Amino acid sequence: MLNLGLSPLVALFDTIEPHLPSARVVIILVFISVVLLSAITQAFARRREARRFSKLFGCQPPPRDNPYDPLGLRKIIRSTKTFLNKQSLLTAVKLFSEHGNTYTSRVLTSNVVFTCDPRNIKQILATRFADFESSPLRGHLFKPLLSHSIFQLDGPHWKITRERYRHEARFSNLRSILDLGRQEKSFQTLLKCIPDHQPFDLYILFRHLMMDLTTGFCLGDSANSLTYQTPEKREFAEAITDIQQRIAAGGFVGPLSQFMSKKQMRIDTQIIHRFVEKYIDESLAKPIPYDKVDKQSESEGYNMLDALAEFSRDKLELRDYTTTILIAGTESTSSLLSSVMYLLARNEEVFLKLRQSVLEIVGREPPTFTQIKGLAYLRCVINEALRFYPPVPINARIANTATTLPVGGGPDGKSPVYIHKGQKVVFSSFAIHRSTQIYGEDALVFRPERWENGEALKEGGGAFFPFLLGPRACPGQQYALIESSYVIVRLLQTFREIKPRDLRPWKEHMGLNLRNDNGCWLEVVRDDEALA
Ligand code: HEM
Repeated sequence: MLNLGLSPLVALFDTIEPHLPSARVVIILVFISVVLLSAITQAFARRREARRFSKLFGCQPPPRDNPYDPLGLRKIIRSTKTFLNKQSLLTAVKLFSEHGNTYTSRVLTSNVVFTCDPRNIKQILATRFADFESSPLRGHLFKPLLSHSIFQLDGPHWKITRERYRHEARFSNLRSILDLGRQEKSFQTLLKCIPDHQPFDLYILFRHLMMDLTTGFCLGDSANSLTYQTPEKREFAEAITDIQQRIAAGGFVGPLSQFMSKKQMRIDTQIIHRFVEKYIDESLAKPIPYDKVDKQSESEGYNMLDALAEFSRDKLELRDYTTTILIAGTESTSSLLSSVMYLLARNEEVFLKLRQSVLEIVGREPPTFTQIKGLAYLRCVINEALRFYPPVPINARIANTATTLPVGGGPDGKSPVYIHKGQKVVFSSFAIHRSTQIYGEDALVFRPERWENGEALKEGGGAFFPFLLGPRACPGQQYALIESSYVIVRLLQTFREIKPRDLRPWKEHMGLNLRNDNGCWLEVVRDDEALA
Protein backbone atom coordinates (compact mmCIF):
# COMPACT_ATOMS: atom_id res chain seq x y z
CA MET A 1 0.00 0.00 0.00
CA LEU A 2 1.26 3.49 -0.83
CA ASN A 3 2.16 5.52 2.17
CA LEU A 4 0.71 8.97 1.55
CA GLY A 5 1.22 10.10 5.08
CA LEU A 6 -2.48 9.89 5.80
CA SER A 7 -2.30 7.61 8.80
CA PRO A 8 -2.82 10.44 11.33
CA LEU A 9 -6.00 11.43 9.42
CA VAL A 10 -7.26 7.82 9.39
CA ALA A 11 -6.60 7.61 13.10
CA LEU A 12 -8.56 10.84 13.60
CA PHE A 13 -11.52 9.48 11.58
CA ASP A 14 -11.46 6.27 13.59
CA THR A 15 -11.79 8.33 16.76
CA ILE A 16 -14.57 10.57 15.43
CA GLU A 17 -16.68 7.96 13.60
CA PRO A 18 -18.37 6.35 16.64
CA HIS A 19 -19.44 9.84 17.74
CA LEU A 20 -20.95 10.91 14.42
CA PRO A 21 -24.76 11.27 14.48
CA SER A 22 -26.81 8.45 13.00
CA ALA A 23 -28.60 8.92 9.66
CA ARG A 24 -31.91 9.52 11.51
CA VAL A 25 -30.41 12.37 13.56
CA VAL A 26 -28.93 13.92 10.42
CA ILE A 27 -32.33 13.81 8.70
CA ILE A 28 -33.99 15.46 11.70
CA LEU A 29 -31.31 18.17 11.87
CA VAL A 30 -31.61 18.87 8.14
CA PHE A 31 -35.39 19.00 8.47
CA ILE A 32 -35.23 21.47 11.39
CA SER A 33 -32.72 23.63 9.49
CA VAL A 34 -34.93 23.69 6.38
CA VAL A 35 -37.99 24.61 8.46
CA LEU A 36 -36.07 27.34 10.30
CA LEU A 37 -34.55 28.66 7.11
CA SER A 38 -37.87 28.79 5.33
CA ALA A 39 -39.47 30.48 8.39
CA ILE A 40 -36.71 33.11 8.43
CA THR A 41 -36.94 33.66 4.65
CA GLN A 42 -40.73 33.93 4.93
CA ALA A 43 -40.45 36.40 7.83
CA PHE A 44 -38.07 38.58 5.78
CA ALA A 45 -40.31 38.39 2.70
CA ARG A 46 -43.33 39.37 4.83
CA ARG A 47 -41.45 42.25 6.40
CA ARG A 48 -40.53 43.50 2.92
CA GLU A 49 -44.11 43.12 1.76
CA ALA A 50 -45.40 44.86 4.90
CA ARG A 51 -43.09 47.81 4.15
CA ARG A 52 -44.40 47.90 0.57
CA PHE A 53 -48.00 47.89 1.80
CA SER A 54 -47.16 50.57 4.32
CA LYS A 55 -45.79 52.80 1.52
CA LEU A 56 -48.62 52.01 -0.89
CA PHE A 57 -51.62 52.07 1.44
CA GLY A 58 -50.33 53.59 4.69
CA CYS A 59 -50.73 50.26 6.56
CA GLN A 60 -49.63 50.17 10.20
CA PRO A 61 -49.60 47.27 12.65
CA PRO A 62 -52.51 46.98 15.08
CA PRO A 63 -51.88 46.76 18.86
CA ARG A 64 -50.59 43.43 20.16
CA ASP A 65 -52.51 41.58 22.88
CA ASN A 66 -49.59 39.50 24.18
CA PRO A 67 -46.27 41.23 23.38
CA TYR A 68 -44.35 39.32 26.06
CA ASP A 69 -45.65 35.92 24.99
CA PRO A 70 -43.45 35.12 21.96
CA LEU A 71 -44.88 31.65 21.33
CA GLY A 72 -48.40 32.60 22.25
CA LEU A 73 -48.51 29.82 24.83
CA ARG A 74 -50.06 32.03 27.51
CA LYS A 75 -52.73 33.02 24.99
CA ILE A 76 -53.53 29.37 24.24
CA ILE A 77 -53.75 28.49 27.95
CA ARG A 78 -55.92 31.55 28.64
CA SER A 79 -58.27 30.79 25.72
CA THR A 80 -58.62 27.14 26.74
CA LYS A 81 -59.41 28.17 30.31
CA THR A 82 -62.05 30.72 29.30
CA PHE A 83 -63.58 28.18 26.89
CA LEU A 84 -63.81 25.55 29.65
CA ASN A 85 -65.25 28.17 32.05
CA LYS A 86 -67.82 29.11 29.37
CA GLN A 87 -66.59 32.69 29.31
CA SER A 88 -65.03 32.89 25.83
CA LEU A 89 -67.40 35.44 24.36
CA LEU A 90 -67.43 37.86 27.28
CA THR A 91 -63.65 37.59 27.51
CA ALA A 92 -63.44 38.44 23.79
CA VAL A 93 -65.60 41.53 24.39
CA LYS A 94 -63.29 42.54 27.27
CA LEU A 95 -60.17 42.13 25.10
CA PHE A 96 -61.68 44.39 22.44
CA SER A 97 -62.45 47.02 25.07
CA GLU A 98 -58.83 46.83 26.30
CA HIS A 99 -57.03 46.82 22.93
CA GLY A 100 -59.49 48.50 20.57
CA ASN A 101 -61.67 47.05 17.83
CA THR A 102 -58.72 45.41 16.04
CA TYR A 103 -55.63 43.81 17.57
CA THR A 104 -53.24 40.92 16.97
CA SER A 105 -52.33 37.99 19.14
CA ARG A 106 -49.47 35.57 18.76
CA VAL A 107 -50.81 32.01 18.65
CA LEU A 108 -47.92 29.56 18.29
CA THR A 109 -46.15 30.48 15.05
CA SER A 110 -48.79 32.82 13.66
CA ASN A 111 -50.02 36.32 14.30
CA VAL A 112 -53.80 36.16 14.37
CA VAL A 113 -55.81 39.34 13.79
CA PHE A 114 -58.96 39.81 15.89
CA THR A 115 -61.48 42.41 14.78
CA CYS A 116 -64.93 43.65 15.65
CA ASP A 117 -64.88 46.71 13.42
CA PRO A 118 -67.83 46.75 10.97
CA ARG A 119 -65.63 48.26 8.23
CA ASN A 120 -63.24 45.32 8.45
CA ILE A 121 -66.10 42.82 8.51
CA LYS A 122 -67.56 44.33 5.34
CA GLN A 123 -64.14 44.14 3.69
CA ILE A 124 -63.60 40.46 4.60
CA LEU A 125 -67.08 39.25 3.74
CA ALA A 126 -68.06 41.46 0.83
CA THR A 127 -65.67 44.03 -0.68
CA ARG A 128 -62.58 41.76 -0.74
CA PHE A 129 -64.49 38.48 -0.51
CA ALA A 130 -62.16 36.79 -3.03
CA ASP A 131 -59.09 37.47 -0.83
CA PHE A 132 -60.33 35.26 2.01
CA GLU A 133 -61.19 31.58 2.41
CA SER A 134 -62.72 29.43 5.10
CA SER A 135 -62.13 25.85 3.94
CA PRO A 136 -58.50 25.61 5.17
CA LEU A 137 -59.75 26.41 8.67
CA ARG A 138 -62.65 24.01 8.87
CA GLY A 139 -62.70 21.62 5.92
CA HIS A 140 -60.88 18.88 7.85
CA LEU A 141 -63.14 19.23 10.91
CA PHE A 142 -66.16 17.92 8.99
CA LYS A 143 -64.35 14.84 7.70
CA PRO A 144 -65.26 11.96 7.47
CA LEU A 145 -68.92 12.98 7.90
CA LEU A 146 -68.79 15.27 4.87
CA SER A 147 -66.46 14.97 1.87
CA HIS A 148 -67.00 17.96 -0.43
CA SER A 149 -69.73 19.90 1.30
CA ILE A 150 -70.27 23.63 0.87
CA PHE A 151 -68.60 24.17 4.27
CA GLN A 152 -65.40 22.59 2.92
CA LEU A 153 -65.16 24.49 -0.35
CA ASP A 154 -63.99 27.86 -1.63
CA GLY A 155 -63.63 29.42 -5.06
CA PRO A 156 -65.31 27.96 -8.17
CA HIS A 157 -66.30 24.64 -6.50
CA TRP A 158 -68.01 26.52 -3.69
CA LYS A 159 -69.82 28.68 -6.26
CA ILE A 160 -71.17 25.66 -8.13
CA THR A 161 -72.41 24.05 -4.90
CA ARG A 162 -74.05 27.29 -3.81
CA GLU A 163 -75.84 27.59 -7.17
CA ARG A 164 -77.10 24.06 -6.89
CA TYR A 165 -78.71 24.80 -3.53
CA ARG A 166 -80.26 27.86 -5.11
CA HIS A 167 -81.64 26.29 -8.26
CA GLU A 168 -81.80 22.52 -7.92
CA ALA A 169 -82.81 22.45 -4.24
CA ARG A 170 -84.96 25.56 -5.00
CA PHE A 171 -83.71 27.71 -2.10
CA SER A 172 -84.28 30.70 -4.40
CA ASN A 173 -88.04 30.09 -4.23
CA LEU A 174 -88.93 30.00 -0.55
CA ARG A 175 -92.64 29.41 -1.02
CA SER A 176 -91.94 26.27 -3.02
CA ILE A 177 -89.87 24.65 -0.26
CA LEU A 178 -91.32 25.77 3.07
CA ASP A 179 -94.24 23.48 3.78
CA LEU A 180 -96.42 25.29 6.34
CA GLY A 181 -98.58 22.16 6.68
CA ARG A 182 -95.52 20.28 7.98
CA GLN A 183 -94.84 23.19 10.34
CA GLU A 184 -98.35 23.03 11.79
CA LYS A 185 -98.25 19.27 12.25
CA SER A 186 -94.96 19.45 14.13
CA PHE A 187 -96.17 22.42 16.16
CA GLN A 188 -99.21 20.43 17.32
CA THR A 189 -96.87 17.63 18.42
CA LEU A 190 -94.74 20.18 20.29
CA LEU A 191 -97.82 21.53 22.09
CA LYS A 192 -98.63 18.07 23.44
CA CYS A 193 -95.19 18.01 25.09
CA ILE A 194 -95.65 21.33 26.93
CA PRO A 195 -96.98 20.77 30.46
CA ASP A 196 -99.53 23.06 32.13
CA HIS A 197 -98.47 24.92 35.30
CA GLN A 198 -95.14 23.16 35.53
CA PRO A 199 -91.58 24.27 34.77
CA PHE A 200 -90.09 22.66 31.67
CA ASP A 201 -87.03 23.17 29.46
CA LEU A 202 -88.27 24.58 26.17
CA TYR A 203 -84.77 24.38 24.66
CA ILE A 204 -84.89 20.56 24.67
CA LEU A 205 -88.31 20.61 23.01
CA PHE A 206 -87.12 23.10 20.36
CA ARG A 207 -84.11 20.92 19.63
CA HIS A 208 -86.41 17.93 19.03
CA LEU A 209 -88.83 20.06 17.02
CA MET A 210 -86.06 21.30 14.74
CA MET A 211 -84.66 17.80 14.33
CA ASP A 212 -88.11 16.65 13.18
CA LEU A 213 -88.70 19.61 10.87
CA THR A 214 -85.22 19.48 9.34
CA THR A 215 -85.30 15.73 8.69
CA GLY A 216 -88.74 16.22 7.11
CA PHE A 217 -87.35 19.05 4.96
CA CYS A 218 -84.17 17.19 3.94
CA LEU A 219 -85.29 13.57 3.70
CA GLY A 220 -89.08 13.73 3.51
CA ASP A 221 -89.51 11.84 6.80
CA SER A 222 -89.51 13.20 10.36
CA ALA A 223 -87.05 11.83 12.91
CA ASN A 224 -90.01 11.81 15.34
CA SER A 225 -87.91 13.15 18.19
CA LEU A 226 -90.99 14.68 19.83
CA THR A 227 -92.98 11.45 19.78
CA TYR A 228 -92.25 7.76 19.68
CA GLN A 229 -88.93 7.11 17.95
CA THR A 230 -87.83 3.85 16.41
CA PRO A 231 -84.42 2.77 17.79
CA GLU A 232 -82.92 3.56 14.37
CA LYS A 233 -84.23 7.14 14.38
CA ARG A 234 -83.19 7.69 17.99
CA GLU A 235 -79.69 6.45 17.23
CA PHE A 236 -79.50 8.80 14.23
CA ALA A 237 -80.77 11.84 16.17
CA GLU A 238 -78.28 11.18 18.97
CA ALA A 239 -75.42 10.70 16.53
CA ILE A 240 -76.08 13.93 14.65
CA THR A 241 -76.33 15.90 17.90
CA ASP A 242 -73.16 14.35 19.27
CA ILE A 243 -71.09 14.80 16.13
CA GLN A 244 -71.81 18.53 15.98
CA GLN A 245 -70.36 18.93 19.45
CA ARG A 246 -67.25 17.02 18.39
CA ILE A 247 -66.79 19.09 15.21
CA ALA A 248 -67.11 22.30 17.27
CA ALA A 249 -64.63 21.06 19.90
CA GLY A 250 -62.14 20.29 17.11
CA GLY A 251 -62.53 23.88 15.89
CA PHE A 252 -61.90 25.37 19.33
CA VAL A 253 -58.74 23.43 20.11
CA GLY A 254 -57.26 24.26 16.66
CA PRO A 255 -54.08 22.33 15.81
CA LEU A 256 -54.52 20.20 18.94
CA SER A 257 -57.54 18.57 17.23
CA GLN A 258 -55.00 16.19 15.60
CA PHE A 259 -54.57 14.59 19.03
CA MET A 260 -58.29 14.12 19.76
CA SER A 261 -59.69 10.62 19.53
CA LYS A 262 -61.76 10.20 16.37
CA LYS A 263 -63.35 6.89 17.40
CA GLN A 264 -66.78 8.22 18.41
CA MET A 265 -66.79 10.54 15.41
CA ARG A 266 -66.32 7.55 13.11
CA ILE A 267 -69.12 5.65 14.88
CA ASP A 268 -71.48 8.66 14.60
CA THR A 269 -70.53 9.07 10.94
CA GLN A 270 -71.38 5.45 10.15
CA ILE A 271 -74.77 5.77 11.84
CA ILE A 272 -75.60 9.02 10.00
CA HIS A 273 -74.39 7.76 6.61
CA ARG A 274 -76.36 4.49 6.97
CA PHE A 275 -79.51 6.39 7.92
CA VAL A 276 -79.31 9.01 5.15
CA GLU A 277 -78.32 6.49 2.47
CA LYS A 278 -81.51 4.52 3.07
CA TYR A 279 -83.52 7.58 2.02
CA ILE A 280 -81.18 8.24 -0.91
CA ASP A 281 -81.75 4.71 -2.23
CA GLU A 282 -85.51 5.16 -1.92
CA SER A 283 -85.38 8.50 -3.68
CA LEU A 284 -83.24 7.18 -6.53
CA ALA A 285 -85.64 4.28 -7.03
CA LYS A 286 -88.56 6.64 -7.71
CA PRO A 287 -89.46 7.55 -11.30
CA ILE A 288 -88.61 11.12 -12.40
CA PRO A 289 -90.26 13.62 -12.33
CA TYR A 290 -91.81 12.86 -8.97
CA ASP A 291 -95.57 12.80 -8.68
CA LYS A 292 -96.73 16.37 -8.20
CA VAL A 293 -100.54 15.96 -8.39
CA ASP A 294 -103.09 16.48 -5.60
CA LYS A 295 -101.15 19.13 -3.76
CA GLN A 296 -102.74 21.88 -1.68
CA SER A 297 -99.71 24.10 -2.13
CA GLU A 298 -96.52 24.32 -4.18
CA SER A 299 -94.41 23.29 -1.18
CA GLU A 300 -96.56 20.45 0.17
CA GLY A 301 -94.43 17.38 0.78
CA TYR A 302 -91.29 19.12 -0.54
CA ASN A 303 -88.10 17.40 0.42
CA MET A 304 -84.65 18.48 -0.64
CA LEU A 305 -83.39 15.01 -1.43
CA ASP A 306 -86.06 14.36 -4.08
CA ALA A 307 -85.55 17.85 -5.51
CA LEU A 308 -81.79 17.26 -5.87
CA ALA A 309 -82.19 13.71 -7.15
CA GLU A 310 -83.99 15.10 -10.19
CA PHE A 311 -80.59 16.52 -11.21
CA SER A 312 -78.02 14.16 -9.70
CA ARG A 313 -77.86 10.38 -9.34
CA ASP A 314 -74.55 10.55 -7.42
CA LYS A 315 -75.10 9.03 -3.96
CA LEU A 316 -72.08 10.63 -2.32
CA GLU A 317 -73.05 14.04 -3.61
CA LEU A 318 -76.65 13.64 -2.42
CA ARG A 319 -75.41 12.52 1.00
CA ASP A 320 -73.15 15.56 1.33
CA TYR A 321 -75.85 18.04 0.27
CA THR A 322 -78.53 16.68 2.63
CA THR A 323 -76.27 16.04 5.63
CA THR A 324 -74.96 19.60 5.37
CA ILE A 325 -78.45 21.01 5.81
CA LEU A 326 -79.22 18.59 8.66
CA ILE A 327 -76.26 20.23 10.39
CA ALA A 328 -76.79 23.83 9.25
CA GLY A 329 -80.53 24.06 9.89
CA THR A 330 -81.20 22.27 13.18
CA GLU A 331 -79.27 23.73 16.11
CA SER A 332 -79.03 27.22 14.60
CA THR A 333 -82.82 27.59 14.50
CA SER A 334 -83.46 25.93 17.87
CA SER A 335 -80.88 28.32 19.34
CA LEU A 336 -82.71 31.32 17.85
CA LEU A 337 -86.12 30.07 19.03
CA SER A 338 -84.84 29.49 22.58
CA SER A 339 -83.25 32.94 22.72
CA VAL A 340 -86.49 34.61 21.62
CA MET A 341 -88.58 32.79 24.23
CA TYR A 342 -85.93 33.27 26.95
CA LEU A 343 -85.93 37.02 26.33
CA LEU A 344 -89.72 37.31 25.97
CA ALA A 345 -90.21 35.54 29.31
CA ARG A 346 -88.00 38.18 30.96
CA ASN A 347 -89.52 41.19 29.18
CA GLU A 348 -93.24 41.14 29.85
CA GLU A 349 -94.00 44.43 28.06
CA VAL A 350 -92.38 43.17 24.86
CA PHE A 351 -94.22 39.85 25.17
CA LEU A 352 -97.60 41.58 25.57
CA LYS A 353 -96.96 44.02 22.71
CA LEU A 354 -95.88 41.21 20.40
CA ARG A 355 -98.81 39.01 21.38
CA GLN A 356 -101.24 41.83 20.72
CA SER A 357 -99.78 42.44 17.25
CA VAL A 358 -99.99 38.71 16.46
CA LEU A 359 -103.64 38.52 17.54
CA GLU A 360 -104.49 41.68 15.58
CA ILE A 361 -102.77 40.71 12.33
CA VAL A 362 -103.11 36.92 12.35
CA GLY A 363 -105.95 36.20 14.81
CA ARG A 364 -106.16 32.66 16.19
CA GLU A 365 -105.68 30.67 12.98
CA PRO A 366 -102.27 29.35 11.84
CA PRO A 367 -100.45 32.18 10.01
CA THR A 368 -99.95 32.39 6.26
CA PHE A 369 -96.73 33.45 4.56
CA THR A 370 -98.10 36.91 3.84
CA GLN A 371 -99.25 37.41 7.43
CA ILE A 372 -95.85 36.37 8.80
CA LYS A 373 -94.12 38.83 6.50
CA GLY A 374 -96.46 41.57 7.72
CA LEU A 375 -95.53 41.09 11.40
CA ALA A 376 -93.07 43.99 11.63
CA TYR A 377 -92.73 43.94 15.42
CA LEU A 378 -92.00 40.20 15.38
CA ARG A 379 -89.11 40.87 13.00
CA CYS A 380 -87.82 43.52 15.44
CA VAL A 381 -87.97 40.99 18.31
CA ILE A 382 -86.17 38.34 16.26
CA ASN A 383 -83.47 40.82 15.20
CA GLU A 384 -82.96 41.86 18.78
CA ALA A 385 -82.65 38.22 19.92
CA LEU A 386 -80.16 37.58 17.08
CA ARG A 387 -78.24 40.67 18.15
CA PHE A 388 -78.06 39.50 21.77
CA TYR A 389 -77.31 35.84 21.16
CA PRO A 390 -76.17 35.30 17.56
CA PRO A 391 -76.23 31.51 16.93
CA VAL A 392 -72.88 31.87 15.10
CA PRO A 393 -71.13 34.30 17.48
CA ILE A 394 -67.58 34.01 16.21
CA ASN A 395 -66.07 33.23 12.84
CA ALA A 396 -62.75 33.26 11.02
CA ARG A 397 -61.22 33.53 7.57
CA ILE A 398 -57.76 33.01 6.19
CA ALA A 399 -56.20 35.30 3.55
CA ASN A 400 -55.32 33.55 0.29
CA THR A 401 -53.25 36.53 -0.88
CA ALA A 402 -51.58 39.60 0.62
CA THR A 403 -54.39 42.05 1.33
CA THR A 404 -55.53 44.77 3.74
CA LEU A 405 -58.18 45.62 6.28
CA PRO A 406 -59.31 49.25 6.03
CA VAL A 407 -58.89 50.19 9.72
CA GLY A 408 -57.32 49.06 12.99
CA GLY A 409 -53.63 49.95 12.44
CA GLY A 410 -51.45 52.50 14.21
CA PRO A 411 -51.82 54.08 17.67
CA ASP A 412 -55.24 55.61 16.84
CA GLY A 413 -56.51 52.48 15.02
CA LYS A 414 -57.37 54.53 11.94
CA SER A 415 -54.76 53.18 9.49
CA PRO A 416 -55.23 50.19 7.23
CA VAL A 417 -53.76 46.87 8.37
CA TYR A 418 -51.56 44.66 6.18
CA ILE A 419 -52.69 41.01 6.11
CA HIS A 420 -50.19 38.52 4.75
CA LYS A 421 -51.11 35.45 2.70
CA GLY A 422 -52.10 32.66 5.09
CA GLN A 423 -52.92 35.03 7.97
CA LYS A 424 -55.97 34.21 10.05
CA VAL A 425 -58.55 36.88 10.86
CA VAL A 426 -61.07 36.18 13.61
CA PHE A 427 -64.22 38.30 13.81
CA SER A 428 -67.00 38.32 16.33
CA SER A 429 -70.64 39.19 15.72
CA PHE A 430 -71.23 38.74 19.46
CA ALA A 431 -68.82 41.61 20.22
CA ILE A 432 -70.05 43.94 17.46
CA HIS A 433 -73.68 43.32 18.36
CA ARG A 434 -72.94 44.54 21.91
CA SER A 435 -70.89 47.57 20.96
CA THR A 436 -72.04 50.81 22.60
CA GLN A 437 -70.28 52.73 19.78
CA ILE A 438 -72.79 51.20 17.35
CA TYR A 439 -75.91 50.44 19.35
CA GLY A 440 -75.65 53.28 21.88
CA GLU A 441 -75.46 53.34 25.64
CA ASP A 442 -78.33 50.86 25.96
CA ALA A 443 -76.57 48.23 23.84
CA LEU A 444 -76.96 45.70 26.66
CA VAL A 445 -80.69 46.35 27.02
CA PHE A 446 -83.17 44.12 25.16
CA ARG A 447 -85.11 46.76 23.20
CA PRO A 448 -86.70 45.48 19.96
CA GLU A 449 -87.93 49.02 19.19
CA ARG A 450 -84.38 49.91 18.13
CA TRP A 451 -85.09 47.99 14.91
CA GLU A 452 -88.18 50.04 14.02
CA ASN A 453 -87.58 52.30 10.99
CA GLY A 454 -84.14 50.74 10.50
CA GLU A 455 -82.88 52.96 13.36
CA ALA A 456 -80.41 50.37 14.70
CA LEU A 457 -78.66 49.99 11.37
CA LYS A 458 -78.07 53.63 10.53
CA GLU A 459 -74.30 52.92 10.73
CA GLY A 460 -74.51 50.83 7.54
CA GLY A 461 -73.47 47.24 6.85
CA GLY A 462 -71.10 45.16 8.93
CA ALA A 463 -72.65 45.96 12.31
CA PHE A 464 -75.35 43.27 12.31
CA PHE A 465 -74.62 39.95 10.65
CA PRO A 466 -76.20 36.96 12.39
CA PHE A 467 -76.45 35.27 8.98
CA LEU A 468 -73.16 36.74 7.74
CA LEU A 469 -72.90 39.16 4.80
CA GLY A 470 -71.88 39.08 1.17
CA PRO A 471 -71.76 36.13 -1.24
CA ARG A 472 -71.36 33.59 1.57
CA ALA A 473 -74.29 34.81 3.69
CA CYS A 474 -76.53 32.00 4.94
CA PRO A 475 -78.68 30.69 2.06
CA GLY A 476 -81.21 29.44 4.63
CA GLN A 477 -81.77 32.88 6.18
CA GLN A 478 -85.29 33.51 4.88
CA TYR A 479 -86.22 29.89 5.48
CA ALA A 480 -85.01 30.09 9.10
CA LEU A 481 -86.79 33.40 9.72
CA ILE A 482 -90.16 32.21 8.43
CA GLU A 483 -89.81 28.82 10.11
CA SER A 484 -89.00 30.44 13.49
CA SER A 485 -91.67 33.12 13.07
CA TYR A 486 -94.28 30.42 12.50
CA VAL A 487 -93.43 28.68 15.77
CA ILE A 488 -93.29 31.93 17.77
CA VAL A 489 -96.65 33.11 16.37
CA ARG A 490 -98.30 29.81 17.23
CA LEU A 491 -96.84 29.85 20.78
CA LEU A 492 -98.04 33.42 21.37
CA GLN A 493 -101.51 32.56 20.08
CA THR A 494 -101.64 29.63 22.50
CA PHE A 495 -100.17 31.04 25.73
CA ARG A 496 -101.19 34.27 27.39
CA GLU A 497 -98.37 34.22 29.94
CA ILE A 498 -94.78 32.99 29.89
CA LYS A 499 -92.81 33.04 33.12
CA PRO A 500 -89.09 32.41 33.58
CA ARG A 501 -88.39 29.45 35.86
CA ASP A 502 -84.64 29.72 36.19
CA LEU A 503 -82.86 32.41 38.17
CA ARG A 504 -79.38 31.45 36.99
CA PRO A 505 -77.81 33.97 34.60
CA TRP A 506 -77.47 33.15 30.91
CA LYS A 507 -74.35 31.04 30.40
CA GLU A 508 -72.55 30.46 27.13
CA HIS A 509 -72.54 27.01 25.55
CA MET A 510 -70.44 26.94 22.42
CA GLY A 511 -71.16 24.09 20.08
CA LEU A 512 -71.45 24.68 16.36
CA ASN A 513 -74.07 27.16 17.53
CA LEU A 514 -74.32 29.30 20.63
CA ARG A 515 -76.98 28.61 23.24
CA ASN A 516 -77.72 29.03 26.93
CA ASP A 517 -75.95 26.28 28.83
CA ASN A 518 -78.79 26.38 31.38
CA GLY A 519 -81.45 25.74 28.74
CA CYS A 520 -84.70 27.71 28.61
CA TRP A 521 -86.77 26.89 31.70
CA LEU A 522 -90.27 28.35 31.57
CA GLU A 523 -93.79 27.96 32.86
CA VAL A 524 -96.67 28.87 30.58
CA VAL A 525 -100.35 29.74 31.01
CA ARG A 526 -102.67 28.73 28.20
CA ASP A 527 -105.18 31.13 26.69
CA ASP A 528 -108.60 29.44 26.94
CA GLU A 529 -109.61 31.02 23.64
CA ALA A 530 -106.65 29.48 21.77
CA LEU A 531 -107.48 26.95 19.09
CA ALA A 532 -106.63 23.40 20.05
C1 HEM B 1 -81.30 31.00 12.85
C2 HEM B 1 -80.86 30.14 11.97
C3 HEM B 1 -79.58 30.25 11.20
C4 HEM B 1 -78.49 31.06 11.40
C5 HEM B 1 -78.29 32.11 12.48
C6 HEM B 1 -77.54 30.76 10.35
C7 HEM B 1 -76.31 31.39 10.21
C8 HEM B 1 -75.39 31.06 9.25
C9 HEM B 1 -74.10 31.67 9.13
C10 HEM B 1 -73.54 32.77 10.02
C11 HEM B 1 -73.47 31.08 8.08
C12 HEM B 1 -72.08 31.39 7.55
C13 HEM B 1 -71.04 30.46 8.08
C14 HEM B 1 -69.70 30.74 7.47
O1 HEM B 1 -69.53 30.75 6.26
O2 HEM B 1 -68.76 30.93 8.21
C15 HEM B 1 -74.38 30.11 7.53
C16 HEM B 1 -74.08 29.30 6.45
C17 HEM B 1 -74.95 28.39 5.92
N1 HEM B 1 -76.25 28.16 6.33
FE1 HEM B 1 -77.18 29.05 7.86
N2 HEM B 1 -78.05 29.79 9.56
C18 HEM B 1 -79.30 29.45 10.02
C19 HEM B 1 -80.17 28.53 9.48
C20 HEM B 1 -79.97 27.85 8.33
C21 HEM B 1 -80.94 26.99 7.69
C22 HEM B 1 -82.36 26.76 8.20
C23 HEM B 1 -80.35 26.48 6.57
C24 HEM B 1 -80.92 25.56 5.53
C25 HEM B 1 -82.20 25.33 5.35
C26 HEM B 1 -79.00 27.00 6.52
C27 HEM B 1 -78.06 26.69 5.57
C28 HEM B 1 -76.78 27.19 5.51
C29 HEM B 1 -75.77 26.78 4.54
C30 HEM B 1 -75.94 25.73 3.44
C31 HEM B 1 -74.63 27.54 4.80
C32 HEM B 1 -73.30 27.51 4.04
C33 HEM B 1 -73.29 28.66 3.05
C34 HEM B 1 -71.99 28.84 2.31
O3 HEM B 1 -70.94 28.42 2.80
O4 HEM B 1 -72.05 29.41 1.21
N3 HEM B 1 -78.81 27.83 7.58
N4 HEM B 1 -75.53 30.11 8.25
